[in-house]
Amino acid sequence: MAIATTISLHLTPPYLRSLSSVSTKALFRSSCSFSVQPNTALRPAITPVLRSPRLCVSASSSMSIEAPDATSQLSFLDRKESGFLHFVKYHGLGNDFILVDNRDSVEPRVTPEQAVKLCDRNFGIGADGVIFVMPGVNGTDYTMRIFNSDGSEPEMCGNGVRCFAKFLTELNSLHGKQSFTIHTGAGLIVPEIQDDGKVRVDMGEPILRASDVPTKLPANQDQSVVKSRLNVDGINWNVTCVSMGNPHCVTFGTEESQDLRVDELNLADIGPKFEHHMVFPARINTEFVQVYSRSHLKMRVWERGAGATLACGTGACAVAVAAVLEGHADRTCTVDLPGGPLEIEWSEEDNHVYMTGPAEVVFYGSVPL
Ligand SMILES: N[C@@H](CCC[C@H](N)C(=O)O)C(=O)O
Repeated sequence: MAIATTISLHLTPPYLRSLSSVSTKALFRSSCSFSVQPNTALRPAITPVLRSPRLCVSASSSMSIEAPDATSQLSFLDRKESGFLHFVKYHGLGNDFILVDNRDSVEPRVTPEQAVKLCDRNFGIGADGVIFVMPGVNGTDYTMRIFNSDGSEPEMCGNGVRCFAKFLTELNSLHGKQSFTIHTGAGLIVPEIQDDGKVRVDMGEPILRASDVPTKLPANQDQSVVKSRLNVDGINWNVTCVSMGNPHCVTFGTEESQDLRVDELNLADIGPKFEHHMVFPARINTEFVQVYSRSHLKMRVWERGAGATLACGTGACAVAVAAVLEGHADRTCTVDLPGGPLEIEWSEEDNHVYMTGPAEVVFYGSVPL
């Protein structure tokens, strides 16, 4: 019996219900010891932690209640012990991320190889990616970098940037309406936290030029790839390619059937065939879309570097743009994803895409690195 790892989870109330399953899974799968701290406040603060009993689950799977130790008195987000990674896990409609305060360095505190381990849902924390809050460049407030769960580094992440904005309010103890300028691999992104807690993000302009997406699919006269034929495993799909800084291939159906039933798709089979198709030199995120009406779409996604996820913000933006270009939808629509809806607007005024949706804390934790 090896006790190789200690992970502290600071759980908000809804997640306490899954305490026993979290502990049991971890104990049996990785021989770790877990200490779990019920916390009544969104941001861990001294008072609730001190008042809360501490549940300890040891490697022998016995449970005991302990008095909190001295470290509980520290504000969680101020912790800086070397050898440990302190993180906050967030999700945007079930697209989940490990958020790391990296404001003191331009080098990510986690390597791509470590990110793969941290994202593992059985042997790690479990997430679709690791996101770093870094110093801003060129006059921006902050820089966002992200590793996918396979360790690759995408240019942008829509759900991630909403989580990033919420994390910034935690780090800076801000409340109410806030807006930040964020430098990303896709250029300047501006999230704004609204009064209702949702985050509206100016995602910038979509990129349609085939060589910039990038795709080797033959382009139309205006250099875009709209409703073009893509053969995947003997089936001809109609696809529109859009970059939101990162590359997306959007399909509303095949040549035989324009009426896609997205719930019937075997994503694990078809997704990787799009992702690694030779016409996409940088690989691709693929969105499969069902049209309910001109203002209501439903999509499932296979993400580059992360597989089937519950939501993809850049994907939903690409879907809205593709839907307008193919004539399926108006410029403002609701996109239903497995994890919930996003509101998307492709503005005629400035050609920018605006995405609005939630971002929530899941738990606070520490892992040895
Ligand atoms: N889920 C994200 C997109 C994350 C990056 C993507 N996997 C890629 O490699 O481009 C989103 O919400 O946009």
